[in-house]
Amino acid sequence: MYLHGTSTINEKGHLTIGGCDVTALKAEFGTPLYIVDEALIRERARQYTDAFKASGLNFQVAYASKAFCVMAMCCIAEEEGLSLDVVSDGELYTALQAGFPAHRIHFHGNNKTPDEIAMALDANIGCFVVDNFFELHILNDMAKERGVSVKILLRVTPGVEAHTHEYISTGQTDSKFGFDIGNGTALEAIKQAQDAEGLELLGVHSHIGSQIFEVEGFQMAVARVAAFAADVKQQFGIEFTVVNLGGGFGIRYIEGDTPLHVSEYVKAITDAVKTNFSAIYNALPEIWVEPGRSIVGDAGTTLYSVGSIKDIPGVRKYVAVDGGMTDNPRPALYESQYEAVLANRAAEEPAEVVSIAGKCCESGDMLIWDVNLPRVNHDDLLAVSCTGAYNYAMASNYNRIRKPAVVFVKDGQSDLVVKRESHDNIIGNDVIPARLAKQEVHQ
Ligand SMILES: Cc1ncc(COP(=O)(O)O)c(C=O)c1O
Ligand SMILES: N[C@@H](CCCC[NH3+])C(=O)O
Repeated sequence: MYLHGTSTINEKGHLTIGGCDVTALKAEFGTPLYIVDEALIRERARQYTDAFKASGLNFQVAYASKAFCVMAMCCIAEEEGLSLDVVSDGELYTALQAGFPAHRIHFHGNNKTPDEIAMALDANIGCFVVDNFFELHILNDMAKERGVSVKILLRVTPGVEAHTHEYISTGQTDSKFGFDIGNGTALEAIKQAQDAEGLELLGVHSHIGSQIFEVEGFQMAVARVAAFAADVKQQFGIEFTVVNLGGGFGIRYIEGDTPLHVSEYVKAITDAVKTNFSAIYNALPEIWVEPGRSIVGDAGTTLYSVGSIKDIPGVRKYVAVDGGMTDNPRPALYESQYEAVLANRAAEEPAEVVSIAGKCCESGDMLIWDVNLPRVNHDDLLAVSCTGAYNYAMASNYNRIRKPAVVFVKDGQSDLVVKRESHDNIIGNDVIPARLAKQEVHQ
């Protein structure tokens, strides 16, 4: 069994995380439950900042909050000195309500609405990552109306296809994101940004995909961006002060996944920046990155209770848990694979191969196909690891299933950071028009 972060097995054979016995967490908070190893998040954040400090370059590490955006997480990002990347008014609102400093917030997205832009301008956020001409124009108009100058990066697509799932790779030419370098669109965007009175162009942004295990894609992206920077300098006489190389650094979900240490990704990027940009610039640009998954992914564990078990002799044994695709849609969306342990008998040897089913009315609601576990019984606890990124963030209420609670654990202490949804939360926004209302509903 793979134990990482602060996870251990105690003398009772129970899985513990952050010094907390998960059976006690189940008793206090119920299941399904997202358990977050706070120390591991902080360690990952520091791995980034330490690696950048070692590079000698000026930098910002912006946590990509889309991976897991709740107020307590914004507080941790703030305490660790990270900046924050948001992609919607909801993420922006969460960050601002958590007291995250607005000047360290970067606003992303390929279709920011005028309302979202207005909200971000009102909050005086640090930077917009402009994705397309429509946004460039409305942002400029809105900035001029307010008499302000807005700092921007232009998102460019460098033409790099990272080796990852098609739906999570973004740096190639055929992408809904950004201005293409290859076909001249990015150069045109620079021209328009330079002419825009309400905008202050800091530089460019490139993001090549997610869950990437090699450095070559990042090195290639740096080289393409640098070649583009050289063209920009030649044509417009400007040097970027900021180059943002996005996120996408991979993590270990299952045996056989081979991510690099955070410091290796950072070193590859900063070395490539030094090599490519020292040839064209007098001063090296400030380097920003936007890790999401690699900050929170392996810090998350989802705890489930086992319910029904269906054995089809000679075919398969289905073990159903009290959650599923509503709290973790990634297996259904990307065929993502996960590991699991029987958390209340974590020291026992595996005795059978079972498949873990969710409780939704969908045959595709399977969390894990074929996992080796001790003999599983009703009411056992199953812990699925590495669910910190894009799980709570992508959770849904399909089948009107309530979203689980989230608890941070550290040094034997457990703190509820998101309450389990109530039945009233589920119907909270429903309205019965008067013509449909039964008399008694109004009484
Ligand atoms: C622009 C941008 N930045 C950062 C991220 C974070 O990626 P990851 O969670 O893989 O680090 C993403 C998601 O892929 C993204 O689209
Ligand atoms: N949501 C995806 C990653 C998308 C990253 C955002 N651009 C995942 O779960 O892996």
